Amino acid sequence: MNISVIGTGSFGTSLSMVLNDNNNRVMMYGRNQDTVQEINERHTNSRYLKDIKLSETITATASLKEAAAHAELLVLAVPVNAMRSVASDLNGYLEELNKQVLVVHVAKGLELNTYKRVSEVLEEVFDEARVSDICVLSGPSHAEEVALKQPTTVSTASLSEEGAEIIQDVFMTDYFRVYVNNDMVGVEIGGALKNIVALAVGALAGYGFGDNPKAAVITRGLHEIARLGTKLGANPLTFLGLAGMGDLIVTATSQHSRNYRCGQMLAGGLTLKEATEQMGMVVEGVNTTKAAYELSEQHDVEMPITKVLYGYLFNGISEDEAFTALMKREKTSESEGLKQLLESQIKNSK
Ligand SMILES: NC(=O)C1=CN([C@@H]2O[C@H](COP(=O)(O)OP(=O)(O)OC[C@H]3O[C@@H](n4cnc5c(N)ncnc54)[C@H](O)[C@@H]3O)[C@@H](O)[C@H]2O)C=CC1
Ligand SMILES: O=C(CO)COP(=O)(O)O
Repeated sequence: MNISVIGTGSFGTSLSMVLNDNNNRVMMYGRNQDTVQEINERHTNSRYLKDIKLSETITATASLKEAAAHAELLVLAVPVNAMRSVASDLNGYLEELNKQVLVVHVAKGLELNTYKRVSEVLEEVFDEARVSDICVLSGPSHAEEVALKQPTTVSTASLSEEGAEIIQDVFMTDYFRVYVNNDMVGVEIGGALKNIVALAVGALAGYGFGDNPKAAVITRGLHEIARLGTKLGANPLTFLGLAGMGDLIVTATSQHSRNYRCGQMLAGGLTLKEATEQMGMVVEGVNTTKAAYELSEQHDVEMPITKVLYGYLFNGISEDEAFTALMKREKTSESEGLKQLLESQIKNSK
Protein backbone atom coordinates (compact mmCIF):
# COMPACT_ATOMS: atom_id res chain seq x y z
CA MET A 1 0.00 0.00 0.00
CA ASN A 2 1.15 3.60 -0.54
CA ILE A 3 1.22 5.14 2.92
CA SER A 4 2.00 8.67 4.06
CA VAL A 5 2.88 9.13 7.70
CA ILE A 6 2.17 12.69 8.79
CA GLY A 7 4.58 13.70 11.55
CA THR A 8 8.27 12.90 11.80
CA GLY A 9 8.29 12.74 15.61
CA SER A 10 9.06 9.64 17.68
CA PHE A 11 5.91 7.68 16.98
CA GLY A 12 5.51 8.64 13.32
CA THR A 13 9.07 7.47 12.74
CA SER A 14 8.75 4.14 14.54
CA LEU A 15 5.42 3.37 12.84
CA SER A 16 7.02 4.14 9.48
CA MET A 17 9.53 1.40 10.26
CA VAL A 18 6.73 -1.08 11.06
CA LEU A 19 4.87 -0.22 7.87
CA ASN A 20 8.06 -0.43 5.81
CA ASP A 21 8.85 -3.84 7.32
CA ASN A 22 5.41 -4.91 6.07
CA ASN A 23 6.39 -4.05 2.48
CA ASN A 24 4.36 -0.86 2.22
CA ARG A 25 5.73 2.16 0.33
CA VAL A 26 6.18 4.70 3.12
CA MET A 27 6.58 8.45 2.71
CA MET A 28 6.91 10.59 5.83
CA TYR A 29 5.80 14.20 5.98
CA GLY A 30 7.60 16.59 8.33
CA ARG A 31 7.43 20.33 8.65
CA ASN A 32 11.08 20.55 9.66
CA GLN A 33 13.26 20.62 6.53
CA ASP A 34 16.41 19.47 8.41
CA THR A 35 14.65 16.37 9.73
CA VAL A 36 13.30 15.58 6.25
CA GLN A 37 16.77 15.93 4.78
CA GLU A 38 18.30 13.75 7.52
CA ILE A 39 15.74 10.98 6.88
CA ASN A 40 16.35 11.08 3.11
CA GLU A 41 20.12 11.36 3.19
CA ARG A 42 21.37 9.74 6.40
CA HIS A 43 18.35 7.48 7.07
CA THR A 44 18.19 8.53 10.71
CA ASN A 45 15.98 10.80 12.83
CA SER A 46 18.44 11.52 15.61
CA ARG A 47 16.41 14.15 17.47
CA TYR A 48 13.61 11.67 18.17
CA LEU A 49 15.08 8.17 17.86
CA LYS A 50 18.77 8.16 18.71
CA ASP A 51 20.89 5.28 17.38
CA ILE A 52 18.10 3.95 15.14
CA LYS A 53 18.79 3.33 11.47
CA LEU A 54 15.84 3.68 9.10
CA SER A 55 15.45 1.68 5.93
CA GLU A 56 16.57 3.48 2.78
CA THR A 57 13.18 2.72 1.26
CA ILE A 58 11.50 5.15 3.69
CA THR A 59 11.37 8.59 2.07
CA ALA A 60 10.42 11.95 3.54
CA THR A 61 8.96 15.18 2.20
CA ALA A 62 8.29 18.66 3.54
CA SER A 63 5.38 19.03 1.11
CA LEU A 64 2.03 18.05 2.59
CA LYS A 65 0.58 18.03 -0.92
CA GLU A 66 3.17 15.50 -2.07
CA ALA A 67 2.30 13.34 0.96
CA ALA A 68 -1.42 13.58 0.10
CA ALA A 69 -0.71 12.67 -3.52
CA HIS A 70 1.32 9.58 -2.47
CA ALA A 71 -1.21 8.21 0.01
CA GLU A 72 -3.79 5.48 -0.17
CA LEU A 73 -3.58 5.47 3.64
CA LEU A 74 -2.78 8.51 5.78
CA VAL A 75 -1.31 7.86 9.24
CA LEU A 76 -1.74 10.99 11.35
CA ALA A 77 1.00 11.13 14.00
CA VAL A 78 1.00 14.76 15.13
CA PRO A 79 -0.07 16.07 18.56
CA VAL A 80 -3.80 16.24 19.28
CA ASN A 81 -4.01 20.01 19.15
CA ALA A 82 -2.31 20.14 15.72
CA MET A 83 -4.75 17.59 14.24
CA ARG A 84 -7.48 20.02 13.21
CA SER A 85 -5.23 22.29 11.13
CA VAL A 86 -3.19 19.42 9.62
CA ALA A 87 -6.36 17.52 8.67
CA SER A 88 -7.91 20.64 7.21
CA ASP A 89 -4.85 21.24 4.98
CA LEU A 90 -4.87 17.58 3.94
CA ASN A 91 -8.56 17.74 3.10
CA GLY A 92 -7.87 20.69 0.81
CA TYR A 93 -5.13 18.80 -1.04
CA LEU A 94 -7.26 15.66 -1.35
CA GLU A 95 -10.01 17.80 -2.86
CA GLU A 96 -7.54 19.37 -5.31
CA LEU A 97 -6.30 15.90 -6.23
CA ASN A 98 -9.88 14.58 -6.35
CA LYS A 99 -9.04 11.46 -4.36
CA GLN A 100 -10.21 9.45 -1.36
CA VAL A 101 -7.99 7.87 1.31
CA LEU A 102 -8.26 5.78 4.46
CA VAL A 103 -7.21 7.68 7.60
CA VAL A 104 -5.82 6.36 10.89
CA HIS A 105 -4.66 8.54 13.77
CA VAL A 106 -2.44 7.57 16.67
CA ALA A 107 -2.75 10.65 18.89
CA LYS A 108 -3.69 10.36 22.56
CA GLY A 109 -5.63 13.23 24.04
CA LEU A 110 -8.69 15.45 23.93
CA GLU A 111 -8.80 18.70 21.98
CA LEU A 112 -8.61 21.81 24.16
CA ASN A 113 -11.81 23.87 24.46
CA THR A 114 -14.00 21.49 22.38
CA TYR A 115 -13.07 18.42 24.54
CA LYS A 116 -13.45 16.34 21.37
CA ARG A 117 -11.81 13.00 20.71
CA VAL A 118 -9.50 13.06 17.68
CA SER A 119 -11.83 10.97 15.49
CA GLU A 120 -14.60 13.49 16.20
CA VAL A 121 -12.29 16.31 15.08
CA LEU A 122 -11.33 14.40 11.93
CA GLU A 123 -14.94 13.55 11.12
CA GLU A 124 -15.75 17.24 11.37
CA VAL A 125 -12.84 18.38 9.20
CA PHE A 126 -12.65 15.80 6.39
CA ASP A 127 -15.32 15.91 3.69
CA GLU A 128 -17.13 12.59 3.45
CA ALA A 129 -16.00 12.12 -0.16
CA ARG A 130 -12.32 12.37 0.85
CA VAL A 131 -12.15 9.56 3.42
CA SER A 132 -13.33 5.97 3.16
CA ASP A 133 -13.06 5.55 6.95
CA ILE A 134 -11.50 7.12 10.05
CA CYS A 135 -9.61 4.81 12.42
CA VAL A 136 -7.57 4.96 15.60
CA LEU A 137 -4.55 2.87 16.59
CA SER A 138 -3.78 2.91 20.31
CA GLY A 139 -2.27 0.80 23.07
CA PRO A 140 0.93 0.18 25.03
CA SER A 141 3.57 1.13 22.46
CA HIS A 142 6.50 3.32 23.39
CA ALA A 143 8.05 4.54 20.13
CA GLU A 144 11.55 3.73 21.42
CA GLU A 145 10.64 0.06 21.91
CA VAL A 146 8.67 -0.27 18.65
CA ALA A 147 11.78 1.00 16.84
CA LEU A 148 13.78 -1.78 18.52
CA LYS A 149 11.18 -4.32 17.34
CA GLN A 150 10.20 -5.24 20.90
CA PRO A 151 7.00 -7.38 20.76
CA THR A 152 4.18 -4.84 20.95
CA THR A 153 0.37 -5.15 21.03
CA VAL A 154 -2.15 -2.43 20.15
CA SER A 155 -5.86 -2.01 19.39
CA THR A 156 -7.53 -0.45 16.40
CA ALA A 157 -11.08 0.82 16.02
CA SER A 158 -12.90 2.63 13.23
CA LEU A 159 -16.09 4.51 12.52
CA SER A 160 -17.33 1.83 10.14
CA GLU A 161 -16.48 -1.86 10.45
CA GLU A 162 -14.09 -2.18 7.54
CA GLY A 163 -11.41 0.37 8.37
CA ALA A 164 -10.10 -1.34 11.50
CA GLU A 165 -9.68 -4.65 9.67
CA ILE A 166 -7.62 -2.99 6.95
CA ILE A 167 -5.49 -1.24 9.58
CA GLN A 168 -4.96 -4.57 11.35
CA ASP A 169 -3.62 -6.14 8.14
CA VAL A 170 -1.50 -3.18 7.13
CA PHE A 171 0.30 -2.80 10.48
CA MET A 172 0.52 -6.39 11.71
CA THR A 173 4.06 -7.83 11.68
CA ASP A 174 5.76 -10.56 13.69
CA TYR A 175 6.70 -7.99 16.37
CA PHE A 176 3.68 -5.66 16.13
CA ARG A 177 0.35 -7.35 16.86
CA VAL A 178 -2.90 -5.48 16.21
CA TYR A 179 -6.29 -6.34 17.74
CA VAL A 180 -9.56 -5.03 16.31
CA ASN A 181 -11.85 -3.39 18.87
CA ASN A 182 -15.36 -2.17 18.06
CA ASP A 183 -15.40 0.53 20.75
CA MET A 184 -14.00 3.71 19.18
CA VAL A 185 -14.98 5.87 22.16
CA GLY A 186 -13.35 3.53 24.68
CA VAL A 187 -10.13 3.10 22.69
CA GLU A 188 -9.69 6.86 22.26
CA ILE A 189 -10.67 7.77 25.83
CA GLY A 190 -8.37 5.10 27.29
CA GLY A 191 -5.40 6.38 25.28
CA ALA A 192 -6.14 10.01 26.08
CA LEU A 193 -6.78 9.81 29.81
CA LYS A 194 -4.00 7.41 30.81
CA ASN A 195 -1.65 10.35 30.22
CA ILE A 196 -3.24 12.18 33.17
CA VAL A 197 -2.56 9.24 35.47
CA ALA A 198 1.01 8.87 34.15
CA LEU A 199 1.73 12.51 34.93
CA ALA A 200 0.38 12.08 38.45
CA VAL A 201 2.35 8.87 39.08
CA GLY A 202 5.51 10.49 37.68
CA ALA A 203 5.07 13.32 40.16
CA LEU A 204 4.61 10.78 42.99
CA ALA A 205 7.85 9.08 41.97
CA GLY A 206 9.57 12.46 41.84
CA TYR A 207 8.50 13.26 45.40
CA GLY A 208 9.82 9.88 46.55
CA PHE A 209 6.47 8.28 47.35
CA GLY A 210 6.35 4.46 47.52
CA ASP A 211 4.55 1.75 45.59
CA ASN A 212 1.30 1.87 47.59
CA PRO A 213 0.34 5.41 46.53
CA LYS A 214 1.40 4.67 42.94
CA ALA A 215 -0.82 1.57 42.79
CA ALA A 216 -3.64 3.58 44.35
CA VAL A 217 -3.43 6.32 41.72
CA ILE A 218 -3.12 3.82 38.86
CA THR A 219 -6.10 1.75 40.00
CA ARG A 220 -8.40 4.57 41.05
CA GLY A 221 -7.19 6.47 37.97
CA LEU A 222 -8.38 3.63 35.75
CA HIS A 223 -11.69 3.75 37.56
CA GLU A 224 -12.21 7.42 36.83
CA ILE A 225 -11.13 6.95 33.20
CA ALA A 226 -13.83 4.27 32.93
CA ARG A 227 -16.36 6.52 34.66
CA LEU A 228 -15.95 9.40 32.21
CA GLY A 229 -15.52 7.04 29.24
CA THR A 230 -18.71 5.16 30.02
CA LYS A 231 -20.59 8.43 30.41
CA LEU A 232 -19.42 9.33 26.89
CA GLY A 233 -20.68 6.00 25.49
CA ALA A 234 -17.69 3.65 25.90
CA ASN A 235 -17.95 0.03 27.01
CA PRO A 236 -16.31 -0.12 30.49
CA LEU A 237 -14.73 -3.48 29.60
CA THR A 238 -12.60 -1.73 26.96
CA PHE A 239 -10.67 -0.15 29.83
CA LEU A 240 -9.48 -3.61 30.89
CA GLY A 241 -7.89 -4.04 27.47
CA LEU A 242 -4.81 -2.77 25.62
CA ALA A 243 -6.07 0.78 25.15
CA GLY A 244 -7.04 0.96 28.83
CA MET A 245 -5.10 -0.98 31.43
CA GLY A 246 -2.37 -1.93 28.91
CA ASP A 247 -1.48 1.62 28.02
CA LEU A 248 -1.90 2.78 31.60
CA ILE A 249 0.68 0.25 32.79
CA VAL A 250 3.19 1.08 30.06
CA THR A 251 2.86 4.82 30.57
CA ALA A 252 2.51 5.15 34.32
CA THR A 253 5.47 2.88 35.11
CA SER A 254 8.04 3.81 32.50
CA GLN A 255 10.93 6.20 32.06
CA HIS A 256 10.13 6.19 28.34
CA SER A 257 6.89 8.05 29.04
CA ARG A 258 7.09 11.79 28.47
CA ASN A 259 4.05 12.23 30.72
CA TYR A 260 5.63 10.28 33.58
CA ARG A 261 8.93 12.13 33.17
CA CYS A 262 7.16 15.49 33.05
CA GLY A 263 5.54 14.63 36.41
CA GLN A 264 8.97 13.77 37.83
CA MET A 265 10.41 17.06 36.60
CA LEU A 266 7.58 19.05 38.18
CA ALA A 267 8.19 17.29 41.48
CA GLY A 268 11.86 18.13 41.07
CA GLY A 269 10.97 21.81 41.07
CA LEU A 270 10.69 22.75 37.38
CA THR A 271 7.75 24.89 36.29
CA LEU A 272 5.30 23.41 33.79
CA LYS A 273 6.77 25.59 31.04
CA GLU A 274 10.34 24.54 31.90
CA ALA A 275 9.44 20.85 32.06
CA THR A 276 7.59 20.75 28.72
CA GLU A 277 10.30 22.80 27.00
CA GLN A 278 13.02 20.56 28.38
CA MET A 279 11.13 17.50 27.09
CA GLY A 280 11.13 18.83 23.51
CA MET A 281 8.39 16.38 22.58
CA VAL A 282 4.67 16.56 23.13
CA VAL A 283 3.38 15.91 26.70
CA GLU A 284 -0.28 15.31 25.84
CA GLY A 285 -1.34 14.83 29.47
CA VAL A 286 -1.03 18.54 30.25
CA ASN A 287 -3.71 19.75 27.83
CA THR A 288 -5.76 16.61 28.35
CA THR A 289 -5.86 17.15 32.13
CA LYS A 290 -7.43 20.56 31.45
CA ALA A 291 -9.85 19.22 28.83
CA ALA A 292 -10.85 16.16 30.88
CA TYR A 293 -11.33 18.20 34.06
CA GLU A 294 -13.61 20.67 32.28
CA LEU A 295 -15.45 17.85 30.54
CA SER A 296 -15.99 16.03 33.85
CA GLU A 297 -17.48 19.20 35.33
CA GLN A 298 -19.73 19.57 32.31
CA HIS A 299 -20.98 15.97 32.63
CA ASP A 300 -20.99 15.97 36.42
CA VAL A 301 -18.64 12.96 36.57
CA GLU A 302 -16.46 12.64 39.67
CA MET A 303 -12.74 12.52 38.71
CA PRO A 304 -10.83 13.29 41.91
CA ILE A 305 -7.33 12.49 40.59
CA THR A 306 -7.85 14.56 37.44
CA LYS A 307 -9.25 17.40 39.53
CA VAL A 308 -6.32 17.38 41.91
CA LEU A 309 -3.79 17.19 39.08
CA TYR A 310 -5.56 20.09 37.38
CA GLY A 311 -5.15 22.11 40.59
CA TYR A 312 -1.49 21.08 40.85
CA LEU A 313 -0.65 21.91 37.21
CA PHE A 314 -2.64 25.07 36.74
CA ASN A 315 -3.52 26.54 40.16
CA GLY A 316 -0.36 25.86 42.12
CA ILE A 317 -1.76 23.55 44.83
CA SER A 318 1.01 21.70 46.69
CA GLU A 319 1.54 17.95 46.83
CA ASP A 320 0.39 17.94 50.47
CA GLU A 321 -2.83 19.73 49.57
CA ALA A 322 -3.30 17.29 46.67
CA PHE A 323 -2.96 14.29 49.00
CA THR A 324 -5.23 15.77 51.63
CA ALA A 325 -7.87 16.41 48.96
CA LEU A 326 -7.68 12.78 47.81
CA MET A 327 -7.34 10.97 51.13
CA LYS A 328 -9.90 13.02 53.02
CA ARG A 329 -12.67 12.63 50.45
CA GLU A 330 -15.96 11.42 51.79
CA LYS A 331 -15.89 7.64 52.32
CA THR A 332 -17.21 5.61 49.42
CA SER A 333 -17.81 2.04 48.22
CA GLU A 334 -15.69 0.33 45.58
CA SER A 335 -18.40 -2.19 44.69
CA GLU A 336 -21.00 0.56 44.34
CA GLY A 337 -18.71 2.33 41.83
CA LEU A 338 -18.24 -0.83 39.79
CA LYS A 339 -21.97 -1.50 39.86
CA GLN A 340 -22.61 1.98 38.48
CA LEU A 341 -20.19 1.29 35.61
CA LEU A 342 -22.07 -1.88 34.73
CA GLU A 343 -25.41 -0.07 34.89
CA SER A 344 -24.08 2.61 32.51
CA GLN A 345 -22.91 -0.15 30.17
CA ILE A 346 -26.38 -1.70 30.13
CA LYS A 347 -27.85 1.75 29.40
CA ASN A 348 -25.27 2.40 26.61
CA SER A 349 -25.93 -0.94 24.92
CA LYS A 350 -29.73 -0.42 24.76
N1 LIG B 1 5.95 8.51 21.37
C1 LIG B 1 5.21 7.47 21.67
O1 LIG B 1 5.71 6.49 22.23
C2 LIG B 1 3.76 7.44 21.33
C3 LIG B 1 3.07 8.59 20.99
N2 LIG B 1 1.73 8.52 20.71
C4 LIG B 1 0.97 9.71 20.38
O2 LIG B 1 1.32 10.14 19.06
C5 LIG B 1 1.20 11.57 18.98
C6 LIG B 1 2.51 12.13 18.47
O3 LIG B 1 3.48 11.78 19.44
P1 LIG B 1 5.04 11.72 19.18
O4 LIG B 1 5.38 11.31 17.82
O5 LIG B 1 5.61 10.96 20.29
O6 LIG B 1 5.36 13.29 19.39
P2 LIG B 1 6.69 14.06 19.09
O7 LIG B 1 6.66 15.29 19.92
O8 LIG B 1 7.84 13.14 19.15
O9 LIG B 1 6.49 14.47 17.55
C7 LIG B 1 5.42 15.23 17.10
C8 LIG B 1 5.67 15.57 15.65
O10 LIG B 1 4.57 16.33 15.17
C9 LIG B 1 5.07 17.46 14.49
N3 LIG B 1 4.07 18.52 14.54
C10 LIG B 1 3.60 19.19 15.61
N4 LIG B 1 2.71 20.11 15.22
C11 LIG B 1 2.61 20.00 13.88
C12 LIG B 1 1.88 20.68 12.89
N5 LIG B 1 1.03 21.65 13.20
N6 LIG B 1 2.04 20.30 11.60
C13 LIG B 1 2.88 19.33 11.26
N7 LIG B 1 3.61 18.63 12.15
C14 LIG B 1 3.48 18.98 13.43
C15 LIG B 1 6.35 17.83 15.22
O11 LIG B 1 7.18 18.63 14.41
C16 LIG B 1 6.93 16.44 15.45
O12 LIG B 1 7.61 15.99 14.31
C17 LIG B 1 0.84 12.06 20.39
O13 LIG B 1 -0.53 12.31 20.46
C18 LIG B 1 1.22 10.88 21.29
O14 LIG B 1 0.41 10.81 22.44
C19 LIG B 1 1.07 7.34 20.72
C20 LIG B 1 1.72 6.18 21.05
C21 LIG B 1 3.10 6.15 21.41
O1 LIG C 1 1.44 6.47 24.70
C1 LIG C 1 2.56 6.08 24.94
C2 LIG C 1 2.91 4.65 25.02
O2 LIG C 1 1.83 3.84 24.69
C3 LIG C 1 3.66 7.06 25.15
O3 LIG C 1 3.37 7.83 26.25
P1 LIG C 1 4.05 9.24 26.47
O4 LIG C 1 3.38 10.20 25.51
O5 LIG C 1 3.82 9.58 27.89
O6 LIG C 1 5.51 9.09 26.15
